[in-house]
Amino acid sequence: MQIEKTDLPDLLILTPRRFGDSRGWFVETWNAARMREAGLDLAFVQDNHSFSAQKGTLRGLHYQSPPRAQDKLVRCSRGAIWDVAVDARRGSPTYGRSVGVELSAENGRQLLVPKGFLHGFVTLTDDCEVQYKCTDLYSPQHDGSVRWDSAGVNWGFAGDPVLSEKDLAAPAFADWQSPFTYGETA
Ligand SMILES: Cc1cn([C@H]2C[C@H](O)[C@@H](COP(=O)(O)OP(=O)(O)O[C@H]3O[C@H](C)C(=O)[C@H](O)[C@H]3O)O2)c(=O)[nH]c1=O
Repeated sequence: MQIEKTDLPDLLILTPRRFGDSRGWFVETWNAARMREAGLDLAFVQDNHSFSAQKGTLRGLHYQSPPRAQDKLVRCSRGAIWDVAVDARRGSPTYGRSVGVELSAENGRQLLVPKGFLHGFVTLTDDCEVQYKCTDLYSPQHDGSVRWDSAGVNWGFAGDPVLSEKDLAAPAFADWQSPFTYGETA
C-alpha cells in the first residue's frame, strides 16, 4: 500500500496495490494488518456507500461531533470525485486549511480523514459511487454541517452544485463553533 502525505500533516492518501491480469484486476481495498503495519490502527465499524447521479453534486462539509466523531477512509468506486477535508481542530497550526484530492475508480486512491476534520466531495462525473469506512456509528444528534463555500475550499468546480436542503442551510465556517480541539482525540 502506498502512503502519501498531504499539506495537512494528519491527512494521508492511501493507494492499495492492484493486482492486474488478463481478466482485469483485484485489490484489497482495506486490510487491518496492513493498516496496523503503517501505524494506522483504526477500528472501522460502519461502511457507507453513496450514489450521486449528476456531475457537480456536492455532499458536505460534514462531521460528527465528539464523543461520536468519526475517522473516515474514503474511496470512489465509480466515476471520479474531488474529495476535500478541512482542519476544524481549534488550536491546530493548520486550523481552517483544507486539502483536495481526486479520487476515482481509475486511480484507486483513498483519503484517510481523521476525526476533527470536515469532509465533503463534489462529483466530477455523472453516476458517481463513493464508499467509505467510519470508526463510529451514525449518530444523527451528533451529525453536523458547515456551508461548502464558506471555508475557503478550492472545489475546482465552477457554477452551482447540486446540494441537499441540509447542506444549503448549513452555517458558515466563520459563524460556526467547532466542537474539536487539537490534540484531543475527539
Ligand atoms: C451519513 C448517514 C446518513 N444516513 C441517512 C440519513 C439520511 O436520511 C440519508 C442521507 O444522509 P445525508 O444527506 O447526511 O448523506 P450525505 O449528504 O451523503 O452525508 C454524508 O456525506 C459526507 C461526504 C460525509 O462525509 C458524511 O459521511 C455524511 O454526512 O441517509 C444514514 O442512515 N447513515 C449515515 O451514516
